[in-house]
Amino acid sequence: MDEGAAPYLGLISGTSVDGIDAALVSFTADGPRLHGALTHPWPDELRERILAVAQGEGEIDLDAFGRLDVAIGQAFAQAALNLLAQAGMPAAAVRAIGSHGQTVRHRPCGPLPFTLQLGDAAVIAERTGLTVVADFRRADVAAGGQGAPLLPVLHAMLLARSGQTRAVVNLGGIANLTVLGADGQVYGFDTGPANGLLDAWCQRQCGQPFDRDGAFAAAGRVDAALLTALLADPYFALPPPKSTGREHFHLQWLLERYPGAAELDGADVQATLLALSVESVAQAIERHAADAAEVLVCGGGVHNRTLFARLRERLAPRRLQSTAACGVDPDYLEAIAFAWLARQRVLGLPGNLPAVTGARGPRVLGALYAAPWRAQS
Ligand SMILES: Nc1ncnc2c1ncn2[C@@H]1O[C@H](COP(=O)(O)OP(=O)(O)OP(=O)(O)O)[C@@H](O)[C@H]1O
Ligand SMILES: CC(=O)N[C@H]1[C@@H]2OC[C@@H](O2)[C@@H](O)[C@@H]1O[C@H](C)C(=O)O
Repeated sequence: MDEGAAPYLGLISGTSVDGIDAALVSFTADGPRLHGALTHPWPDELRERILAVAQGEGEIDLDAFGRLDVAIGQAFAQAALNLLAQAGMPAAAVRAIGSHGQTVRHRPCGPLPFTLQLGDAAVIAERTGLTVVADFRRADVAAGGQGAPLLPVLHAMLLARSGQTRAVVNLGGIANLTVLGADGQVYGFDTGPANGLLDAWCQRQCGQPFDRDGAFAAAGRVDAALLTALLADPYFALPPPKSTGREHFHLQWLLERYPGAAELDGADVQATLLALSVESVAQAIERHAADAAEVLVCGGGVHNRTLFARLRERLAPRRLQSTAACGVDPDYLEAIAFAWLARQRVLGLPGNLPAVTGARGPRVLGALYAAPWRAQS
């Protein structure tokens, strides 16, 4: 197989747990070529189990943990098979799958740091017949890094412009910032919550999994005392490298930091959570990308009109636009990245940026699960 052009299939479910993103990509001299992409929805019951585990609600026993790993692996395999069918591409044409899996715990600091992504890669290999690369974050954590964010290297490949500092913001469940320096330097970190808390509050108040177009937030007013209390969380002032997740920013966090939140008007809380996302991202840009005239946004938050408009207003006169304006689909950047990271692993090349994650050095990321019956090329 021609390594240069062979397609890779990237899979990820992010911290929003809104679905499994899948992208089929080949990496040519002219950049990535997307052959197809889709989002495979989670069955409701499985999504609820993932959210409960990821937010640290109660204990999970080893049997339930093992079953969850396999159930997530099966759903990931189905996402890959659906994409191959949609793209009309035989599995044999694909060099490997890069499966991020589902993060259920991320504790990269402390004496025994770890990060945990579920989705049994052996199940994905067995069901697709393909080589699978998985477990992309642990080598970086073992090397003293955060294991996240891993996307900045791809942002640099796709969105850097020489002589110009650009900021790239992923508005996922968690938001992360990448700074593409005018001098070619790349760094980045997680700024804090983006959609995760918005989704959770909307689910609690309206029974809807997300605030479509940000309409609920737009109906409320920002509560200044609540916003101040939330922004006082020490995470926001920590210097990079840093990364976070649902185990930190969840509904209980909101109610613990400001017990009175439960008595406020529901739409006002939603407006304040949206302002928290805007403010934490904007302050991160002001501190770490002060000379960026352009901010490119990707992730599902691009579709939240209120969030996008408020961020644009807050960051003016900087130009804020979706990565779509640069020809990069904001919904599939992460899946494309894990296809690229799988390729790095297959070629034996490093995938992390130590300047971002804080690892001791470049590391080859991911573990290889060989294709069950196809001879390896
Ligand atoms: N039309 C819309 N209106 C409002 N919000 C939307 C809309 N479409 C998507 N979103 C938001 O985007 C979220 C999904 O974003 P995305 O897929 O980028 O997150 P993720 O990849 O799971 O997170 P992360 O990048 O932190 O891992 C949804 O949970 C929802 O909050
Ligand atoms: C541990 C983990 O899953 N982190 C995610 C999460 O979602 C956004 C942000 O926090 C980022 O650090 C990361 O995802 C992307 C894919 C990354 O590694 O760049």
